Amino acid sequence: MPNQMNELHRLIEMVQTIEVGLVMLDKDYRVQLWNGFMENHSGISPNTLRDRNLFECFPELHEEWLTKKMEVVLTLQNRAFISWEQRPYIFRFKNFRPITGQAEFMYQNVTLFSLSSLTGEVTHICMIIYDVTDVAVNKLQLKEANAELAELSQIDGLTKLYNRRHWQDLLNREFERYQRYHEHASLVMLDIDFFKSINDNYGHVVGDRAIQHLARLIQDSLRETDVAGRYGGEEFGIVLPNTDAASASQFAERLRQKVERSPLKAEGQNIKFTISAGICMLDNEIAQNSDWIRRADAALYRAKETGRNNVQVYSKDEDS
Ligand SMILES: Nc1nc2c(ncn2[C@@H]2O[C@H](COP(=O)(O)OP(=O)(O)OP(=O)(O)O)[C@@H](O)[C@H]2O)c(=O)[nH]1
Repeated sequence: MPNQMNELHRLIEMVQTIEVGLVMLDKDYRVQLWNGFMENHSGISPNTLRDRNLFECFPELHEEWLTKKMEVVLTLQNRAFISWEQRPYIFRFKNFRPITGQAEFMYQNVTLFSLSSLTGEVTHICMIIYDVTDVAVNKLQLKEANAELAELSQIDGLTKLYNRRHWQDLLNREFERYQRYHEHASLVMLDIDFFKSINDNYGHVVGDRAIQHLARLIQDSLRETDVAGRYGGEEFGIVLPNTDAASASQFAERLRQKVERSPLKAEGQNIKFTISAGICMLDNEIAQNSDWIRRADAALYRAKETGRNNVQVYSKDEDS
């Protein structure tokens, strides 16, 4: 008998000191066991909770959701697992870990299982609460870093517009959408006039700033669905979904005027520059997405040829 008492004593001590939360409830969800982990993190002693309904003591618990899970476990006598990814925590415990200190609350995985009496009757439900804050924070940080990397790989560093590769992917998507739904879509290709002379007169740093300045003016002109990217050095492409050639022309003309009126302030001077733009609206004759760009580029070439600082819409003559 003393041996059995000793064994029981040691078992209770283990339950009290183990670094996971152990909670036992009867079938009416009254607390029967609340170990040291739970006491330390909640600040509430087992004596205070004993025989009291868990949901009355912790109103922040999602009673309806949790009892539904517990009822299944009690009925089927199986186990249920609640992951932090499904619900960050069951018990709202503050996080005190030094390394993962940025997490406000302890992330938890929770296992539920039923306990039976010696006669085999299900009498209690047990919860094991694991502190998985370290794992969760690491995973969330990794996810955030990956999202940032994914974004960085799509963005042009100088202008913060889409880079050529990603922009072209989005252009392809619009092209495919047209083939399916035949909704209007137009492409504007534009380029700074005599950009070489900005570089030559003011240096490449100012040249870069002129590119950034134009990118900002473009960005400020876009609707939510428009897609602008840096196609090359000082050449930009803008895909305008649901836009016919006349509307695209108005858009590009407004942008052209805006650029003309908005000199770059650099080196204590107002450096004026202008842009030329070429437009091509999708139609059934355009069999490949590269033809779409080629036609808008041909219109841009004509804008350059006809004096620059103007907007041209692609016409079939361009190909002759
Ligand atoms: N500062 C800077 N210059 C660039 C960049 N990319 C390309 N360039 C320069 O841009 C100039 C483009 O010159 P061109 O293609 O001759 O055209 P342009 O002088 O703008 O003349 P038009 O387009 O015919 O009006 C070249 O001198 C390139 O070196 C860049 O990222 N930064």
